[in-house]
Order: sequence, then structure tokens, then C-alpha cells
Amino acid sequence: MSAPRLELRGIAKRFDGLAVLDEISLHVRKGEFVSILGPSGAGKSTIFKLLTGGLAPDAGSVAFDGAPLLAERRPFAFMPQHDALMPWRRIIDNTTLGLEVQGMSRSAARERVMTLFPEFGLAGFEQHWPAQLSGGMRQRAALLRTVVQERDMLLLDEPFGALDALTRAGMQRWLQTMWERHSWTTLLITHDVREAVFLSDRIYVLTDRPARVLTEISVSLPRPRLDLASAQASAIEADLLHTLLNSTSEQRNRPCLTAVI
Ligand SMILES: Nc1ncnc2c1ncn2[C@@H]1O[C@H](COP(=O)(O)OP(=O)(O)OP(=O)(O)O)[C@@H](O)[C@H]1O
Repeated sequence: MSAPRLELRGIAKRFDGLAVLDEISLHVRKGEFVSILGPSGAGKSTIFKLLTGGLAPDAGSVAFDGAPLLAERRPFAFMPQHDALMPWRRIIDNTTLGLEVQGMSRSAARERVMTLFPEFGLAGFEQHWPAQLSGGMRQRAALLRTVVQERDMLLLDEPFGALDALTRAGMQRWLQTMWERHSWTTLLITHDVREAVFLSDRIYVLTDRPARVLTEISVSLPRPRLDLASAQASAIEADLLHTLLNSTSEQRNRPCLTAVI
């Protein structure tokens, strides 16, 4: 098995006396799709803030490709919960934003993003304003802006949380196809159990705050996963839900469980 690209060891974080993360250890290997599943307010987004440089941990370490993560080299492309498209920029100019921030000229950036518009289902919408797109299209535009930066790893923070159920299911299928095609190393935050099972190679289940890793689950369902409602997927979902709902303080003190389903 390949060495981890990203490795968090014993990460702890408090805010003004509020303990949020408590000894979080997890890893993601090259090309893996890993999810962090946990209750609302557990501290999932705080993990991403530690990775993207906004925050420093109180304890523990973060390594990327075996070396400490340095402030000047952030290997992550990050997509936040809300699409954060700028309403005053056309879709094409929203998708070039990350590249322009990195110093690429707008014309070179446009050339780069244009090749991806058909794959992201956005061909013909380059000159539209964000308000003229559906929710799913806006999320695809935000994801295009994220992946075109060609960073080593994708961090997705509940990217489909604001979408209706039907659009969300379509986006999950589309993301699976894109992930298989491009082999993106991906860490996804979600509190949607079904989404985690459908997309992930492995899932870390967190307790509520202060978050600890309660269970690590390897999802061995074959890919491509077309049938969201298969008996096996439903059994994994039920098991995960049970784990989440029974995440008591007693379990919190047990060592992390590891399971392959
Ligand atoms: N900069 C901050 N200062 C103080 N408290 C913070 C800060 N950032 C987060 N918190 C607190 O840390 C806790 C965890 O927040 P976080 O956003 O990481 O949770 P989450 O699991 O991502 O939640 P959700 O699933 O609802 O998005 C919350 O109680 C929040 O109020």
C-alpha cells in the first residue's frame, strides 16, 4: 500500500477554552477518496482551516508527502461549503480566479479553463453570470475553479449541502465519474452518510465535539457505484448511522475502531 500523502497526527484545537478537536489522526493516500463524517458542529471545517493555513493546531502535526506542512507551500485546492462565485464576474472569469491569484494572466487562464467546460457540463455558459446558473451548475463551476489549479490534493467541504436531493444525487454520480477519470486525491467533509458511502474508499467517523476519530471504515463496494440503494450500501449506511447516533462519551474514550465493510 502506498505511503500517505496527507497525514494528521494527534491534532488538538481549542477556541477560547472550547475544546473542538481532540487527538485527531487520519491519513489520505495518493488517489484515494476519503471522507470525514461527523455531527454538525463537531469540528470538521476546523480541520480544513488547519490545513489551508488559517489556523494553527495547539498540538499534533500535519505532514504532506512525509514532510511537515509549510506555510509557504500549501498543496491543497479547497472548495468551501458555498460556491463563493463572485456575482459580478462572468462564469469564465470566476473559474480563472484561482489561476489569476497564482499569477497567471487572464488570457492564459481562460485558455486553460476553456478545455474543461464541456467535461463540467458548462459548455455554452462561459459568458453567463452566476445568477443565471442552476445550483448544480454553480457547484460545478466552483469545482472547476478548484481543480484547474492542479494542486496535489482536493479538499471539499460539504460541496453539495445546499442542493436539493435530486440535484445532489446527480452531482454525486458526476463527481464519482470525474474522480475515477482524474484520480484526484480527495478529502471530503460531509454529514450525509449516503454520500460518504457512495463516494469514499475510506470514511473517518468523528464523535461530537470535542471531535475524536470514533471509527475508520474501508468501503469495499465495487466501482463504479451506480446503485445508491443496493442492499450492501444500505447495510453500510445503517451501520454508520447507528455508530453516529450511539457516539457516547463512553465510546469516546475507547481506542479508534477499524472496520472493512
Ligand atoms: N474561529 C473560531 N473561533 C471560535 N470558535 C470557533 C471558530 N471556528 C469554529 N469555532 C467553533 O468550533 C466548533 C466547530 O466548528 P466547525 O465549523 O469546525 O464545525 P463543523 O463540524 O464543520 O460544523 P458543520 O457541520 O455545522 O459545518 C463550533 O462550536 C464553532 O462555533
